[in-house]
Amino acid sequence: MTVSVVVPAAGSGTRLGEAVPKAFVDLGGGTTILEHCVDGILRAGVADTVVVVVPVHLIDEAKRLVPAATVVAGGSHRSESVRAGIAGTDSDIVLVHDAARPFTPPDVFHRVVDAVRHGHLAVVPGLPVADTLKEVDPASAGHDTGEAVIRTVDRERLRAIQTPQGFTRAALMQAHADASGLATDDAGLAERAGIPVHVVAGDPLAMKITTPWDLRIARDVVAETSPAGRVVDKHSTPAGRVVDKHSTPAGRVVDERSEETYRDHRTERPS
Ligand SMILES: Nc1ccn([C@@H]2O[C@H](COP(=O)(O)OP(=O)(O)OP(=O)(O)O)[C@@H](O)[C@H]2O)c(=O)n1
Ligand SMILES: C[C@](O)(CO)[C@H](O)COP(=O)(O)O
Repeated sequence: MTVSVVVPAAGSGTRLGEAVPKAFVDLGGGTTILEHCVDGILRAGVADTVVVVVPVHLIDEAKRLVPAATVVAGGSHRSESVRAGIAGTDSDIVLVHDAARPFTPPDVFHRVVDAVRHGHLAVVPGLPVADTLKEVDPASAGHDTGEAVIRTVDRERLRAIQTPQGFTRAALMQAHADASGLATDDAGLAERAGIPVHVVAGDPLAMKITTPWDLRIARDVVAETSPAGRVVDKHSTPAGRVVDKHSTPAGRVVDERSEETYRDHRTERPS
């Protein structure tokens, strides 16, 4: 059974608030979120094809950044972008993986694909929830008075859902059959269509970059897991001795003179 991965990367990143759409934000050394994400997919070794969905004005840029992928234009909602990506696939199994989760480890991809191969129609990775969760009444909110708690939710039965989300092609097509269907994830559409959804173990590294705080953490992840544990860029050495012209979190001296590129050392990167 062949596997395609659709990568929705056409969002604007409003909550992130950067000058460029989120997938095109630099995580350090000139490597974008999109590149980290596609590297991670390729490194997982599960994909026969990768279809990246980007804002229409960034199609050429995406082709340059991720030449191994097919690039198509997205829509104004995530679900529309996913549908545009699905149209570019013909595999038996389709994974949908947010560009915004660039560090998802290979194990997560394997768990999802294995579960679909074993007969589950729709599979999502998820993590137990660590916080105490309370349902509130938003209507009770005054201008500065907070909200009334309705109840405390039983977190033992809750999972925080990540991507990649895996489907048989037929199940994903059925989930998206209603072209007006909008949901925060594809499994939500599957549930609505009556398709059973199965959860496998996710991973904290599959975190989603949504806010400036997430971006800060993501850049730290890249900095700490690049060769020799240092911030590197396209001009770095194997030992990670030379880093880019911007200073590192530790304030190390940097320059641009070495010959080997960061891209040559992708296997040591987190994604
Ligand atoms: N019209 C859209 C909206 C979102 N996405 C993608 O869906 C994933 C999850 O969306 P999210 O993290 O919410 O990204 P944005 O929509 O860009 O963020 P925001 O809501 O803050 O604008 C991201 O990889 C994003 O690029 C997409 O392909 N097309
Ligand atoms: C698809 C997703 O990443 C799964 O966790 C998430 O639902 C996207 O949600 P967002 O609120 O649209 O970012």
